[in-house]
This record gives sequence, structure tokens and C-alpha cells, in this order.
Amino acid sequence: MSGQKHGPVYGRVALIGLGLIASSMFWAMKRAGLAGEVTGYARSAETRATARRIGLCDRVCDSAQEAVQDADLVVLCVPVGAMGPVMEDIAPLLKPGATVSDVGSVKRHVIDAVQPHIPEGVHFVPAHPLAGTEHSGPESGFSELFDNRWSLLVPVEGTDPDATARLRALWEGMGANVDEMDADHHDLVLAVTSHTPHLIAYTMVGVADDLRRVTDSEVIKYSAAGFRDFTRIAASDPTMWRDVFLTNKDATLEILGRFTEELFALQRAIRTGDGEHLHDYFTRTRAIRRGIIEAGQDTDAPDFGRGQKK
Ligand SMILES: NC(=O)C1=CN([C@@H]2O[C@H](COP(=O)(O)OP(=O)(O)OC[C@H]3O[C@@H](n4cnc5c(N)ncnc54)[C@H](O)[C@@H]3O)[C@@H](O)[C@H]2O)C=CC1
Ligand SMILES: O=C(O)C(=O)Cc1ccc(O)cc1
Repeated sequence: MSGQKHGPVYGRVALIGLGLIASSMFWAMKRAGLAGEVTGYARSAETRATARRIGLCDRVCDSAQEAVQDADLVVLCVPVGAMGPVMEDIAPLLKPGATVSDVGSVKRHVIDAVQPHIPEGVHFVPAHPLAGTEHSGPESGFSELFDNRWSLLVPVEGTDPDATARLRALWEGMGANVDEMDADHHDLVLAVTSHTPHLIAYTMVGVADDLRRVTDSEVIKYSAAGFRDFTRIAASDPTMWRDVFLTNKDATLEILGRFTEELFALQRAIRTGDGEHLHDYFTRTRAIRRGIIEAGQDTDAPDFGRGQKK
């Protein structure tokens, strides 16, 4: 499907928040002709000016209300903590039969914050593309971001199956593989696979920075691939990640608790010279990596920040 002309799935799509994900959605929708017209709104005048300059969106509007007028699909592409307030602002202008979706990295909080503002006759289908980079802003997007990556749909109780099917067609047209998942399960899975790993990367880079004596030149000069991956991840947008941890609090605390228990056990093994424990542990984790590769699920290119390729 990716890269092919597909034909419109929605007449008019509105993107609210014009950063990495919205700009990648715009270029991916254009690539396959998935939308008749795409309007866009971002809070800052500077972002709107950049969007106009680079041709991001068919029409950039100066208010969210203007952007959503007559839209068949509205996608909230703002940090998770901003989803509720943005939804409240646009609610009175949504047309009956329209669908509201989002791309937030946390689902339970977004559902609780957004759903109360969804007007009668408007559908709500939360979503989360499992694709991104450490870059942000309107110039960071590219049309291939979602190719062969998962996008999870998290329909809420009573969601119209036709609205869900149409959103699925959009994500598939943008190159993604689509699955459906319950919100709480999503938040726990993502706490393991994405949120806690990001926190560990932030911590590791912070520790290196605390040891400035060592890091001033050597960390950069001698950094091996593992640490370089940490620095890439730790360069991700601070607002976005602050909101992820504030809103997926229970699941990340649960996983962090387990993580620290295992870390203490490994620390003890190092202190007591328990090589068997270390060897067994590393053998188990190696098998997991090999399982991912054998299942053909290692879709991440090593260079996540592939830059702009439209
Ligand atoms: N960056 C990533 O790798 C991924 C991010 N996500 C989710 O996608 C959403 C957007 O993330 P990115 O595109 O990476 O962020 P970004 O930082 O590139 O863009 C966010 C945009 O929202 C705007 N914005 C912030 N608050 C706003 C408000 N109150 N009203 C209107 N606009 C506002 C910002 O000015 C910016 O244009 C977040 O909820 C994030 O959790 C999902 C998958 C991957
Ligand atoms: O850049 C990376 O390593 C990522 O993990 C991208 C990413 C970030 C946040 C998400 O909710 C989904 C994907």
C-alpha cells in the first residue's frame, strides 16, 4: 500500500498541532491522495508561518475553530496534556457525523479528558502510531514515517464500527499496519516498550552529564552505539515526555518498580561476583532480541531520525 495512490478516505481532514506526527500524516496523506483537503492549526504564530512557508497543509488556519469547520476527520496532534483543553475549544464547531481522533502516546488519560467534550452525533476513535523520531516541530515530518509500522486504534465503548473502519483505512493508506487494543492494556504495554525505556535513557544521559569531568570531551569522542542511542532518545521533546509520565503514572510506576528490583539483583550479582546470575540473565535477554528478529518485528531502522524525505 505504501507509496501508492489510494484515493480519498475523508473529504476534509483537520490537523490540530503541527509537529512531527501531524506533518508526517499530512505528507503521507498527500502521497496516497487520502484526503480532499487538509486544514491545519498550531498554537504558535511562528509554527503557522513555517507551515505556510513549507506548504504543510492545504490551508493553515489562525484558530482551531476555523480549522475544524466542515471537517470529516479531526486529528488532535498536540501533547497528551493539551488534548482535553483543545477538544473543549473545538467541540461546538464539529459537524454532525464527523470523527475525532488523536495520536497521543497515552490512551486512558486522553479518553478521560476528551470524551466528555465529544458532542452528540460525533464519533471518537483514539489512535496511536508506534512510529516517531527524537525530532519535533513542523519541519521534522516525512511521508514514510508510518510505513510498515503499527498504528493502534483504541475504540471506546459504543464507538461506531464504520467510523473505526474508516480510520483504519486512513492509517493503512498512510502505510501503517493497524491493530485494535483496549486503553488500559495499551498504556501498560507502552509503559514497558516505550515510556520506561525513554526514562532510562534520560537518566543515563543525565548521569553522564553529572560526571562532567569524564564527559566534557570523552563521552562524545568515545561514545559507543549503546550510549549514542540513549542520547538520541534523550533528545526527544521535553513537553511531550513530561506529559507522558504525568498521564501514564500508574503503569510507568509499576514497570519502574519491577525495573529497579531487577537492577538491584544485578547490582548484587556484580558486588558478590555472581557470574552465573549475570550470564543467565544476559542469555535470557539475548533470546528475546533474537525472537524479535526471527518474528520479523525489527522494523526500526537503526537511523530513526531519517530526516525529511518527501
Ligand atoms: N514524537 C513521537 O515520536 C511521537 C509522538 N506521539 C504523540 O503525538 C503527539 C504530538 O507529538 P509530536 O508531533 O511529536 O509533537 P511536536 O512537539 O512535534 O508537535 C506538537 C505540536 O503541538 C503544538 N501544541 C502544543 N500545545 C498546543 C495547544 N495547546 N494547542 C495547539 N497546539 C499545541 C505545538 O506547538 C506543536 O506544533 C503527542 O501527543 C505525542 O505523545 C505519538 C507517536 C510518536
Ligand atoms: O524515537 C523513538 O525511539 C521512539 O520510540 C518513537 C516513539 C515515541 C513515542 C511514541 O509514542 C511512539 C514512538
